[in-house]
Amino acid sequence: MFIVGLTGGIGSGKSAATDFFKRQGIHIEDADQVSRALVEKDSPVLSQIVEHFGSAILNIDSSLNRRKLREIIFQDKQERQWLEQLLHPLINQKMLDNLHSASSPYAIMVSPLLLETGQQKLVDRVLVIDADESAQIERVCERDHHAPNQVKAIIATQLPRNKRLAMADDIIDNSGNLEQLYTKLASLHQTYLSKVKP
Ligand SMILES: CC(C)(COP(=O)(O)OP(=O)(O)OC[C@H]1O[C@@H](n2cnc3c(N)ncnc32)[C@H](O)[C@@H]1O)[C@@H](O)C(=O)NCCC(=O)NCCS
Ligand SMILES: Nc1ncnc2c1ncn2[C@@H]1O[C@H](COP(=O)(O)OP(=O)(O)OP(=O)(O)O)[C@@H](O)[C@H]1O
Repeated sequence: MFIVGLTGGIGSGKSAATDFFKRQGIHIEDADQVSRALVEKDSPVLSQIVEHFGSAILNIDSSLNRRKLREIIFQDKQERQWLEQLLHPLINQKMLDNLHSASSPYAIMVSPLLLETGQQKLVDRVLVIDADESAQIERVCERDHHAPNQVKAIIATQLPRNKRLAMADDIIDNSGNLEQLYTKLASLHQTYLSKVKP
């Protein structure tokens, strides 16, 4: 299976791009979604998180309080590393398992940390969705109602934009509107299809 690794900083437009490929029938493995499923209520992984951070990390219904965990890990590098060493191997394993059942002409592995964590070794080609920092902050604040400083703190833990772009095989500039994004992706989709044709 030909696998495209799709990445980009927070709020760059990974999900918007993913929606386009999904509509073309392309199999998607999304690290953020797999990560969420791993820590769902009553899961063994959530128990390990509670053991480490204490039960104050849970909501009243015993689900993970994501906001609280986010506030902790983006201001404490050690805590972030603890969480990542627990989750990242499990996320990778789950995505690879799921990809075995993929039947589309090619598949896409979406991950915000594809280049930070060595996941690019698992893919044939790296696609970066690119937006500048002011667009990232504006779009995430509007979507999630985060404070701009929280988004800046997250951006600071991710690869700098120039390094990410230097590691890309394909770059899609997402500084325009969604219509413009989809037009660019339609042409890239044709390129990928031509690569996998026998
Ligand atoms: C801290 C958590 C609970 C916050 O949850 P929340 O619902 O607010 O955000 P969500 O999971 O949708 O992530 C949103 C974006 O934050 C950024 N982000 C998330 N985790 C990380 C991280 N460890 N390092 C850098 N950026 C990150 C990414 O751009 C991601 O797309 C969650 O992000 C998490 O469990 N992170 C650790 C797991 C991880 O590294 N995930 C990244 C995918 S492999
Ligand atoms: N070209 C665009 N024009 C206007 N809004 C956009 C554009 N691209 C994305 N958005 C919006 O910006 C927000 C962030 O985009 P999206 O959720 O796709 O980013 P992401 O990279 O998946 O973010 P995260 O890293 O947080 O998962 C969303 O609300 C999305 O609808």
